[in-house]
Amino acid sequence: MKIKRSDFPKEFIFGTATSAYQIEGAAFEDGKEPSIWDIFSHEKGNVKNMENSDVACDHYYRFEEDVELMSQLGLDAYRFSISWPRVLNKNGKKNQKGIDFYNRLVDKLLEKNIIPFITLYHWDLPYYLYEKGGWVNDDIALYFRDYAAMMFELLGDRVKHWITLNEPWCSAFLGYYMGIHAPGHKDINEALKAAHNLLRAHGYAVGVFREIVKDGKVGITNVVMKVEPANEVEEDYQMAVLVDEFINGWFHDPVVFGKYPENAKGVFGKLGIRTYDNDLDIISVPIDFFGVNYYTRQLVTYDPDEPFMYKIVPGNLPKTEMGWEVYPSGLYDMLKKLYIRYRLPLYITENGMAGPDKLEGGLVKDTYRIDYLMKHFEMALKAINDGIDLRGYFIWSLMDNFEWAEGYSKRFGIIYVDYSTQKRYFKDSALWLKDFLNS
Ligand SMILES: N=[N+]=NCCCCNC(=O)[C@@H]1[C@H]2[C@H](O)[C@@H](O)[C@H](O)[C@@H](CO)[C@@H]12
Repeated sequence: MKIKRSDFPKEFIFGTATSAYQIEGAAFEDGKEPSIWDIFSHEKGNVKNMENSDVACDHYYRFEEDVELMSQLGLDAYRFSISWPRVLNKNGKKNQKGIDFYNRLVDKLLEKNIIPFITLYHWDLPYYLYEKGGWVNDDIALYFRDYAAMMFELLGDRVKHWITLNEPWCSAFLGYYMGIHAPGHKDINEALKAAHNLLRAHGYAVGVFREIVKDGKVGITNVVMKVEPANEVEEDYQMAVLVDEFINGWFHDPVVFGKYPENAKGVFGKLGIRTYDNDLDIISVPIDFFGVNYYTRQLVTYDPDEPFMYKIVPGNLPKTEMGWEVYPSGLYDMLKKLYIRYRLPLYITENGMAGPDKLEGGLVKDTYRIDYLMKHFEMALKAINDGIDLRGYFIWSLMDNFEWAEGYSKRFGIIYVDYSTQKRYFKDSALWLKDFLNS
């Protein structure tokens, strides 16, 4: 049975999400200083086809057109991130031109009755802070606190929904352990230190938020994966529990319970990898919601030859261009798991797919994306009907953009971007969404 927008609570919000480094471009203009991704993407071998976000979707100059497109679709909300090095320079001085960009963007959204959701950190750390140690330097939490306080002061009068960090798991483990994201380090001890400092930064920011934006809501967004055993055998089940703690629990438990998940912490301890217990009181200051970025499941199997005794195995479900299985029921399972465990309101801050999108005659027939979104909308509605306090759903992404190590080869947008002309085209999924939002 086809679901309609009116099946959802009337206050439920539908939106789209983006991030600064992936869409803005103007990477070195109007006083913006480099981020770790500006440097990382210009270093050979880090990004497919040596692509970077020097121009990206040129959103810094085209934001009015992009907000107009959101308005035409009838979106309720828009989640975007602030580029830290665009608003604050290495001397700790404000960059007024960068700040003015965000002021104009927020004002344009409000003019079109689109609710702004701001992410303070979506991976683009100022490079000068990386030179001081980045997320491995404990002082980073205080630099982040001061940056957060500045943005709360500047935009908190108009923006009432804030997310401190986007997917700290990726910042810590893709950036400091696997080396596939900036800053490209491969050191598990650094990764755990970075993870702890990201959580400390989150906690400090929430602390100042309560003083500055008294009528606002603040949360943190984590990547959430449905972790399942590859085989129905005890050892795979045990690894699934561990990996669930490692991927999902590691950035949820400390924020709510003030402690890391026991089993995963124990595994690191046994391997002589240091874990941290300082500032857990700061890390666990109360928040108003969890942002959930859901894409797929993770099938794990026990493998004693692996550093953490498990390895990921590919499943046999249909996959997106990222090689991620399409697994809508995992969204429902994880919303339920998170809500039962943490009892906090939830927003799906990202869900979407990379597809083999082809522009032909000004059209993109992405029926696979319509099917993907409809199936995940159904799971969101099922969760709401089961009593889960789910308050919104943001599609990743508003438009095709820079997909990190994959460059521009992966298209997640409901709007197609022709990078050679910077022209935007509504894909069939955007036209479908417009109708859905009016249904
Ligand atoms: N198997 N597997 N892996 C799934 C987990 C990988 C974690 N990557 C994400 O969740 C990133 C998140 C990011 O916020 C956004 O900036 C990215 O553009 C999207 C799309 O990639 C997603």
